[in-house]
Amino acid sequence: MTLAANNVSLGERLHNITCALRPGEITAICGPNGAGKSSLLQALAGLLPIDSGEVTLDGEPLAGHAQRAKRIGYLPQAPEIAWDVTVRSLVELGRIPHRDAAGAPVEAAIAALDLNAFEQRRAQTLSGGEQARVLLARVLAGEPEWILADEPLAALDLAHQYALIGHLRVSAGEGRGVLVVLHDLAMARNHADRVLVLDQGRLVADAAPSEALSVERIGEVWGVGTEWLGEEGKRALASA
Ligand SMILES: Nc1ncnc2c1ncn2[C@@H]1O[C@H](COP(=O)(O)OP(=O)(O)OP(=O)(O)O)[C@@H](O)[C@H]1O
Repeated sequence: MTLAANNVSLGERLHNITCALRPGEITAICGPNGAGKSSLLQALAGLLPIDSGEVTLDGEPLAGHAQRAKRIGYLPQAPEIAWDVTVRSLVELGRIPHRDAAGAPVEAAIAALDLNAFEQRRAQTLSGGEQARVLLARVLAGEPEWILADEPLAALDLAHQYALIGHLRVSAGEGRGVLVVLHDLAMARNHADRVLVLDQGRLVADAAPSEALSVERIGEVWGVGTEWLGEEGKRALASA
């Protein structure tokens, strides 16, 4: 089971990106604003036409792949809820690719995102962070093999950030491949198995977090002097 980009290029946004995601791992995409993180995520989700190269799912072209929606769950950046439906109905929409409204995956997703108390609320009446959790629950309810999430932590308070990372870890432990865009480099260093660093549309690192996010690379790519504090797994990033 692989999801891979082979020499993917798109205008000035992506330049010859080659990478292969692995199931069972959390991979983080990091990089400055405008580096191409969302573009790469969308291309890997099969949602963004590319100029050249190819995205493949198990070696087959993803474009036009019949199982794309079932196998790849995509959570856009700062999504908005456009439908006036209950939280539960919205999470059930995650089952559309399966053409059922299977109860167990919906229940599990609602519980995982701590949404039981909101189930019957109109989704549009929730706060931004609560809505973000509902939309992620919709993705999880679809039980995709691949979870591609663009800044899923951005709107969440600390407790829900840790809960979400914990849930993504469980998903990876079940054999799913998880790819998340993260601006928080300490979150990426402490919780990802692997980090892709993008800079001006180019992949400049694809390595273990400690190597991909070395202070040297952070200096080169983000242009800031930093130092890592604390012990491995509980690192904090401070300005140097
Ligand atoms: N539809 C579009 N057409 C043309 N250029 C675009 C389009 N969408 C984004 N871009 C440009 O492509 C580049 C990469 O954008 P992208 O959203 O992938 O970056 P990002 O790394 O996710 O940024 P951020 O951290 O700010 O969310 C940016 O320069 C952006 O202005």
